[in-house]
Amino acid sequence: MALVAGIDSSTQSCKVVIRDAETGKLVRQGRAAHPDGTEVHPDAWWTALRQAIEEAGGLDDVAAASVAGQQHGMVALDENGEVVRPALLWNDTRSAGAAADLIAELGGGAAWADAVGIVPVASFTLTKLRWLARHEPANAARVAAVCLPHDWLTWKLSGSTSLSDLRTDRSDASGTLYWSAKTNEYRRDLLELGFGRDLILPEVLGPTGIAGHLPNGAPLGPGAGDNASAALGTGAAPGDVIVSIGTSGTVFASSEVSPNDPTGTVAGFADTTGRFLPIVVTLNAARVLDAAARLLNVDHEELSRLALSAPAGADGLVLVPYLEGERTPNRPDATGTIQGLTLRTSTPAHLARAAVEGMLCALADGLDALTASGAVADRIVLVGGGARSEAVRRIAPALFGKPVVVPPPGEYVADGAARQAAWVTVGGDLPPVWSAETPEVYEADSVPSIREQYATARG
Ligand SMILES: Nc1ncnc2c1ncn2[C@@H]1O[C@H](COP(=O)(O)OP(=O)(O)O)[C@@H](O)[C@H]1O
Ligand SMILES: O=C(CO)[C@@H](O)[C@H](O)COP(=O)(O)O
Repeated sequence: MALVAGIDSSTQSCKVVIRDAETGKLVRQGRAAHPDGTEVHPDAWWTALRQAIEEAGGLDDVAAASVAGQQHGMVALDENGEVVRPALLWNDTRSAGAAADLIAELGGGAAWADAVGIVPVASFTLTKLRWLARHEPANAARVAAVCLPHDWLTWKLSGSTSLSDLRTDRSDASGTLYWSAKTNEYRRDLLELGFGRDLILPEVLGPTGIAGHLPNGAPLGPGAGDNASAALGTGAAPGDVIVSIGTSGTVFASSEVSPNDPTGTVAGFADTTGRFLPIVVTLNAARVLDAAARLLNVDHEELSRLALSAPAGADGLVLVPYLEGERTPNRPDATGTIQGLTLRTSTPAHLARAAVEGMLCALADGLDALTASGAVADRIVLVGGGARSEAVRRIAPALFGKPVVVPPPGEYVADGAARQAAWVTVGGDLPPVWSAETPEVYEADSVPSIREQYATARG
């Protein structure tokens, strides 16, 4: 039985799955936590990855491995391959001003959408490079190469210390602002616009390109951004829109065409198969539920029970969940608000309900934008840590206005990476087909008044 490994180095933790390459059956797994914060030294990811690999029984017997990871983080390397400073993550908003400057300098959002399919917001890598150039010139002067979290971990696993061995894939390259998913080419002119000079960049591999080798000689696949990897891991079909409730909230679908949204609401990322991945991303998802549980001093199970015990719409109590600022809509300095507090709504159940509904309404806005850009949403596939909440699963269809399909709890980003690794071993134009367990389906009548009261509160 040939085995393959899939890795998800996500915002909050690192997960490793070892699966049978032919059937996809889960054989072993491991996991380790990442530190909190929006600025993290990549060494912490490497430590967590090694712990998770050890917990998963090692990689000595795998025939291939791939790394997926949180997108956009700026990993700046000096000429010796050393990390110049802790990475600024996708949810670090200090480069919001740099994003606004870059939009103005290229002549507006439409110019960026035409050039690279996305419009600068603080999440994207180039805005972080601009911030570095302006605020830490001594560090900026030392930078020889820039790569993304999954690129760096793949390189570390390969054992290379040469910058010329850095590799990435289309899905993650498409979130940098200096690579175009439409032309499959770097835009070094845009890198120079943002950072002031050119840098060594990872070579962008195709779907089954080889990024290096493990010590046992097994190939490392190109890897992926975590959302594109989840699309592969869930085996999403045409008409499926995936909603992931992790640290970020994401709404996306695989597509033959790249969106061209000058507002930047729908970003034109690439997927792992040579196509596109139109996506809407919020900064506030599972951690909104974490925060509500903390406020109420309950665990997630009790938060869910409380939310389901309150009436739909929480009698007008609305939580606008911008706890980390927000990216969609682009309000990096926003904070969360609660509206509609009365004696009647001042209960734990109302607050729990408002937290679940507010978080889901922000994602429902994203779904509207995605479908307005041309995506077909016959059903929603719900994944990520937040999908473990029964309240989320049961309330989601009423707000999305679609059936919600929930695969069994699992690590779908790591699974996508494992499936990519299996694809690397067999080659061909399409990834291997793995049998999937039967998902649960949730349906409910849509309740537009909840979205209306949310829209009024968020302004
Ligand atoms: N039963 C649950 N209900 C609500 N949230 C949960 C539940 N279980 C885990 N979470 C939350 O999900 C998040 C982790 O999800 P995950 O998709 O792994 O995030 P990330 O990929 O961003 O690291 C954490 O914030 C965690 O508290
Ligand atoms: O910024 C994005 C996508 O554009 C986020 O989706 C990150 O990729 C982090 O993902 P999670 O760790 O929340 O899964």
